[in-house]
Amino acid sequence: MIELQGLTKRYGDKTAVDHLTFTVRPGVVTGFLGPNGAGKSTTMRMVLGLDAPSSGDVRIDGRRYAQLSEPLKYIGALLDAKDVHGGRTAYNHLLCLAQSNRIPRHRVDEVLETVGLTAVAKKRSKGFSLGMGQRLGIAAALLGDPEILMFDEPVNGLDPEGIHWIRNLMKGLAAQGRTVFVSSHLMSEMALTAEHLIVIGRGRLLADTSMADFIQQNSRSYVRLRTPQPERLQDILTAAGHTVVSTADGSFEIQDGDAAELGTLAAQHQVVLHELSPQRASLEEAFMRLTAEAVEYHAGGPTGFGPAGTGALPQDVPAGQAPGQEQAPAPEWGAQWRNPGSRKGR
Ligand SMILES: Nc1ncnc2c1ncn2[C@@H]1O[C@H](COP(=O)(O)OP(=O)(O)OP(=O)(O)O)[C@@H](O)[C@H]1O
Repeated sequence: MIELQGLTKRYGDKTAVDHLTFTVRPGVVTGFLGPNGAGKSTTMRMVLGLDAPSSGDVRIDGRRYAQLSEPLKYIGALLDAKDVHGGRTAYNHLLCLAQSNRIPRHRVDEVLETVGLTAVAKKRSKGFSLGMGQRLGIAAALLGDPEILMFDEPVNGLDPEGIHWIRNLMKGLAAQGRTVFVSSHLMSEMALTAEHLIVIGRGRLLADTSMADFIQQNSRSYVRLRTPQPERLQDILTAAGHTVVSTADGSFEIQDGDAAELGTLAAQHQVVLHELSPQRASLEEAFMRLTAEAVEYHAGGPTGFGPAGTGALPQDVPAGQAPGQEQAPAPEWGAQWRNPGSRKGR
């Protein structure tokens, strides 16, 4: 379990992390979401004692990171995959880490196998691709067989196979009862992976919620209607008891009807429809709406989302991304952890 209490980090007059209080619990993947510059990496660095808080506190199973002897046995983290000595082989990189935490040498072979790097174990990591570097960083995080794992933007720059592998890795670790805390700036990615969400913006907590609740509250479904006879259609819909929302582009949004019923109603009254389409607001849109005030860097030009807080957002897209929809089986990694006898006592 990771517990933050009023955690704050200031750099001069810039407050990167602002009184964050939340708990990351075991047994689920907790997504840590926020736009660029929200303070995710700074928070994670404070969890690991790499940055000192300006105020507040963060505990790992009740203790500060500095109080953990052999910390890799309690918490493993991937913060920056490039943060390795490029001149060392993958094997030696892991061996150095293992020795500094009194982790037996055979774990190096095990984690290399787990992440699929056995064949390149004796190669210097400076020649590794981004994906191989991520895998090496994950191997380091897994080395001490820790109960708590933290990954900062682990899918950045990975190909689809690598992304799929990391998703399943995180879910599998959580299913074993571990605490898995993963940052991302993509809601769509978290919707496929996380069961719980912590959302921050400008260093502040914006949401601490289950993914199921977030989806229920934010996956707005409605039917979009477009007609050259708007007044007539509006009267018909209102007379039929529907609430009609007119949008800026001249279409109608009906939240309390289904497409077949609305199409039939229009046909019965001989109203021409140019569009009749079921819509679902995407989770990405809900996330952007939530963090709109807190986005530090906006895209310019016509495709930007407009000034913070205006709610001027890109067009809805079908969500279709709820958790549990990914059908692929978990890969055969980390089989040794599924055997309770192989877990170390703490
Ligand atoms: N060492 C530092 N000195 C000054 N400002 C910093 C420092 N580290 C981070 N910041 C600032 O703190 C804020 C939070 O940065 P942080 O990297 O934690 O955000 P993030 O959510 O991880 O962003 P991203 O998704 O872009 O990685 C940013 O405005 C950043 O510029």
